[in-house]
Amino acid sequence: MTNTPHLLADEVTVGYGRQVVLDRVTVRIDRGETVGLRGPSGCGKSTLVRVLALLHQPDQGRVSIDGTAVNAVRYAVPVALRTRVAALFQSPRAAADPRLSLTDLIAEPLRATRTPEAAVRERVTELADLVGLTADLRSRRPHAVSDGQLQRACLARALVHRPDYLLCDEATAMLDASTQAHVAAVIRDYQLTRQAGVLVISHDQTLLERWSDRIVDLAGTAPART
Ligand SMILES: Nc1ncnc2c1ncn2[C@@H]1O[C@H](COP(=O)(O)OP(=O)(O)OP(=O)(O)O)[C@@H](O)[C@H]1O
Repeated sequence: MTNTPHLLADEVTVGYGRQVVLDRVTVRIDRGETVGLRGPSGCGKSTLVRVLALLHQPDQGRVSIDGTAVNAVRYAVPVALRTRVAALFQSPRAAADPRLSLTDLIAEPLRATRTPEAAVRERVTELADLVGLTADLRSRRPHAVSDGQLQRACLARALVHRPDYLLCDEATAMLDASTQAHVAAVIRDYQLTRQAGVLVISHDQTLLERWSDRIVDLAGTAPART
């Protein structure tokens, strides 16, 4: 498995003020596999997701994608690298800009990378269909849709650049059982089609075991020092 393309957090250390949250943590996600991440509340799971999603620069250690180290100045990661990894978080309300329609929410990352508008429309329609958002729902803003519908838009947005790695941080925790199953099925299909590596965080042990090829325990890897 050593030569399999992978996303790697290598000896990563992150602190907030004087609190060390991750202390030389190493986690590897191979293309095509699903890694479950578990650990008690506050042990740094979401922090690790932000590091792997290239949203938070670690104090020490590094992230690499398929062997390419992310060495960005002030963490302005080049688009070609940044779009290889996407994350889906627990609360779509916190993640979604309330001013945008669901269509624009899904389209935004494409427009940010100057994708021609015709290609943007085509990709948004394809993804909205994939996650089951009707034309009526797509035209609405976040306040006018349910959490499940908004999370499906966030999933479409996460997939818009065809990432090789998808990080799901309690992504189905606040969804009802049928929406949860729908979101999980879309992620699974995407993973199989793309041979994507997936990281799953969940406090639901049954769900974690069902989804994961292997589970990494973060508990105890980071002795919190204050
Ligand atoms: N931006 C921040 N500034 C200061 N402290 C933070 C920040 N983000 C997280 N923390 C702290 O870092 C620790 C780890 O938080 P994190 O959200 O990564 O843990 P977690 O394992 O995902 O928790 P949970 O399972 O409850 O979601 C917590 O003590 C949290 O309060």
